[in-house]
Amino acid sequence: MRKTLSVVAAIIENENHEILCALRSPKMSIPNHWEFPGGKIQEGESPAQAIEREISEELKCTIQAEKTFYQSHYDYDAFSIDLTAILCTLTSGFPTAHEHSKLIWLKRENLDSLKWAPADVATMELLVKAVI
Ligand SMILES: Nc1nc2c([nH]c(=O)n2[C@H]2C[C@H](O)[C@@H](COP(=O)(O)OP(=O)(O)OP(=O)(O)O)O2)c(=O)[nH]1
Repeated sequence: MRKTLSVVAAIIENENHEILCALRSPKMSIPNHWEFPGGKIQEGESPAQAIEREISEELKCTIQAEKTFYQSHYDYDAFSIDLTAILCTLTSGFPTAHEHSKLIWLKRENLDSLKWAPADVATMELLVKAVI
């Protein structure tokens, strides 16, 4: 049976109402696709704890998880993911790419101009339409 990963992703908006988008590097799985930064929930962690840890590790800044925006499931060929997208506030520092190829801030209406990881498309489309 296909393995299911529980993954959290951060939706971080700046003061210009732009959303942080991260490009997965050629070395990562699902390479060269855009995602909302985050990662796998570890055993014993809540989704909020997991996203705060992942962002601190990957982007070297501090966020606070505010509330769940959307939960979705996607079946890739080799594995499945349960993706929890969480609205987060930047509390200190500034996100910088260490594992990703690039980070950009995009207006919500322009999010669909990127090539997203397939599992993120539903969340991204909702974000384009949503009032948050
Ligand atoms: N972080 C993240 N991963 C996503 C998203 N959409 C999506 O399909 N994925 C996939 C890519 C990966 O196969 C998996 C998450 O793995 P990851 O490599 O980001 O997580 P991690 O930091 O815990 O990984 P690792 O260092 O333990 O390998 O979920 C997304 O929006 N954010």
